[in-house]
Amino acid sequence: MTGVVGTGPHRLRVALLQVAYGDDEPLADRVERVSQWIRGLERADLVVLPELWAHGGFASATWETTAEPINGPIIEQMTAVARDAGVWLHAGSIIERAAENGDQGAEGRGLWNTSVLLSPHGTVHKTYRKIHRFGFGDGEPRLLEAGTELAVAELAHAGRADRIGLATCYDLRFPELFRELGNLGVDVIVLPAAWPMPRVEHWRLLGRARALENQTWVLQCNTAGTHSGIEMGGHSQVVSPTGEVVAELGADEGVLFADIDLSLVASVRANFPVLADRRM
Ligand SMILES: NC(=O)CCC(=O)C(=O)O
Repeated sequence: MTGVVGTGPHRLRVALLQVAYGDDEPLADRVERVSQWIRGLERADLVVLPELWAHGGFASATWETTAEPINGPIIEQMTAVARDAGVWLHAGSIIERAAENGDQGAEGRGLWNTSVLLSPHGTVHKTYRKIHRFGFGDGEPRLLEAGTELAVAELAHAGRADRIGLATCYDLRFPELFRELGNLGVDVIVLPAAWPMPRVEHWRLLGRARALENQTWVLQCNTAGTHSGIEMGGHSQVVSPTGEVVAELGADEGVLFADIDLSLVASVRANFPVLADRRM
């Protein structure tokens, strides 16, 4: 499905890859499959992948063994893909392993759920370590460190530098993080996820709420398929600064293209200046 919004002069063509996977596909095969998929895509300025699409969003039993540093094989391969395709590539997230003599984090685990934005020049442009860990005492909070820093990237495109805020999956439930990103002047928030089917209506609703209340574009890229016994929800969506879903997918694997008009952010804020009325 494709959504085209606005006639303003500053369009960004985005492609969200809703990757489906099960338990049988080896990590390296999936990385290769997704690489070929991106290489074969029609033109896009920004390609987005889901959370932990290579490691498995709920495959926590293997995270410790499959974790890689940012300069490990997955991001190395994705960097080459971004460069060859000449696109900005939000490579979703990986289980990041700390460098051997590097900071191991406050709890000493040395593992994070880290999103990585790659430039068309084949460089790591920005990383974001997921702040809110999902699992209620198990999974992420048991195994991973919590990120501590917000991440805003400048994405140079068509003579402009757009401000992109990064957030990951469960972060969507914490509006204060999105408000902080809004305060930092972001035009677009990119959110990769591994969000299960039973709560997919939360996913759709919260994405619209975060876009509407902060008057930003929100790009939500979810996972499909069933892995580790959990059915993923799909329904990746592109939401406008007025909270409208301009493009969405169903439950299956697919690619979602949208031409988003970034000049809409300023015009929506000027025409309905609700953010100027904040009291706290
Ligand atoms: N991977 C996640 O962060 C899952 C979040 C989730 O399932 C929820 O918030 O519900």
